[in-house]
Amino acid sequence: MAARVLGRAGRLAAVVRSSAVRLQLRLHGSAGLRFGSQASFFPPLGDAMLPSGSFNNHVALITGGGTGLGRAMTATLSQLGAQCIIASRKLDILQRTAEEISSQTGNKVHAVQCDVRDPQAVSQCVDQMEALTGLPDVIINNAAGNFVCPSERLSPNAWKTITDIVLNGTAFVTLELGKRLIQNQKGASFLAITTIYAESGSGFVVPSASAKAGVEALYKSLAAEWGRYGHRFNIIQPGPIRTKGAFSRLDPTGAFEKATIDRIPTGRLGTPAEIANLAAYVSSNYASWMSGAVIRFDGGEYVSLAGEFNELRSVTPDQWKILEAMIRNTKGS
Ligand SMILES: CCCCCCCCC/C=C/C=C/C(=O)SCCNC(=O)CCNC(=O)[C@H](O)C(C)(C)COP(=O)(O)OP(=O)(O)OC[C@H]1O[C@@H](n2cnc3c(N)ncnc32)[C@H](O)[C@@H]1OP(=O)(O)O
Ligand SMILES: NC(=O)C1=CN([C@@H]2O[C@H](COP(=O)(O)OP(=O)(O)OC[C@H]3O[C@@H](n4cnc5c(N)ncnc54)[C@H](OP(=O)(O)O)[C@@H]3O)[C@@H](O)[C@H]2O)C=CC1
Repeated sequence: MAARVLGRAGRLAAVVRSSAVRLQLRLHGSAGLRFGSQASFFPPLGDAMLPSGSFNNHVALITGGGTGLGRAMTATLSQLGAQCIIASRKLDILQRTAEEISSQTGNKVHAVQCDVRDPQAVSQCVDQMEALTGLPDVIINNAAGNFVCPSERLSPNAWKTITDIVLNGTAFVTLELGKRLIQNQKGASFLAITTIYAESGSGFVVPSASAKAGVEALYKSLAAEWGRYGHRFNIIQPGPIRTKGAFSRLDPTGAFEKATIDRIPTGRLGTPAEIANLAAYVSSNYASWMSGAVIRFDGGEYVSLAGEFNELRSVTPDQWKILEAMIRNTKGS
């Protein structure tokens, strides 16, 4: 019996060796299992997850709240009872978003123009906020700038622009509000939206990777320092979620979208509503013991990119029979 199996394995191994060049196990080819179909196991839910009224009597500031993920977070917080302030450069877009969300939820959304790169503008934005709503209970640092670019093509101003928006902008908003909240002895939840490559680094988005890593260091440090003032600091690292702002600057032709989805174990992109639910939970009193947390929310993309052998997902069951036979057939080292 053993001899028969070994003989068969030997023949299979010979087949593999003789056609190695042609077959090459097609690790990157179309012969492997296609990814994407598993998305049906992981349907996104769109409804607000927390009980209605979870943010009654809460004020929330969301930077970059006029578009994309910031807009979705604003819509969810507003639906759950928060009075929201959205702040960014383009007042017309902010006002349109504010009106649309207010009319749907019945809760006031205020639009405040602010370029987070300018500390004076940030200070004036907080003045305006104090007059409109008082200091916030929830701060979401979501505003960002990014584009793909080989690093050797980056000008000093390109570097400065991204790092100013992402790292300095987050620091200016956080420090201005933190100081005023401390003075008023008011607690708050601070949340920063970073990326999975803040941890790993990534070529072609180096200013963004560097600045987001800085944001993570800032938030982890303040979680330790400002707990005594009633402040919590947490971080969400989203994986790919389609927004015009991100995809138009990171994959302008759409050429990389399929490969991106193929490497995500849950077989799909995330949705704005999903991250909005997570941001709402982290910012809510249900998460009052959560501080200093870094939450990766990426459908499994990070671990999928990290594991050296994960490409073996492309090996078919028939190919596994051959591989296993070859491995079992090996004698000695
Ligand atoms: C493989 C792809 C898969 C699909 C996607 C998967 C995504 C998963 C991970 C995603 C992470 C996402 C992270 C994000 O942060 S997305 C958020 C994106 N949103 C935005 O960027 C919105 C705001 N952006 C902007 O306003 C602009 O794009 C801006 C350039 C960031 C800022 O605008 P502004 O202040 O008006 O700056 P400019 O004056 O236009 O430019 C300043 C300097 O930067 C140079 N520059 C601008 N664009 C480029 C470019 N594309 N390449 C190189 N250099 C650029 C510009 O030339 C200026 O420099 P100077 O000429 O030396 O003065
Ligand atoms: N979508 C994705 O796949 C991922 C997104 N992220 C992160 O999620 C967050 C939201 O991104 P997303 O919604 O996709 O993209 P958007 O481009 O829609 O959002 C970015 C927002 O930042 C605002 N903004 C940019 N520059 C400034 C500035 N100088 N001052 C104030 N506001 C500014 C923009 O408004 P305005 O132009 O009016 O200033 C815009 O509303 C970002 O932090 C991004 O890094 C992270 C990983 C993946």
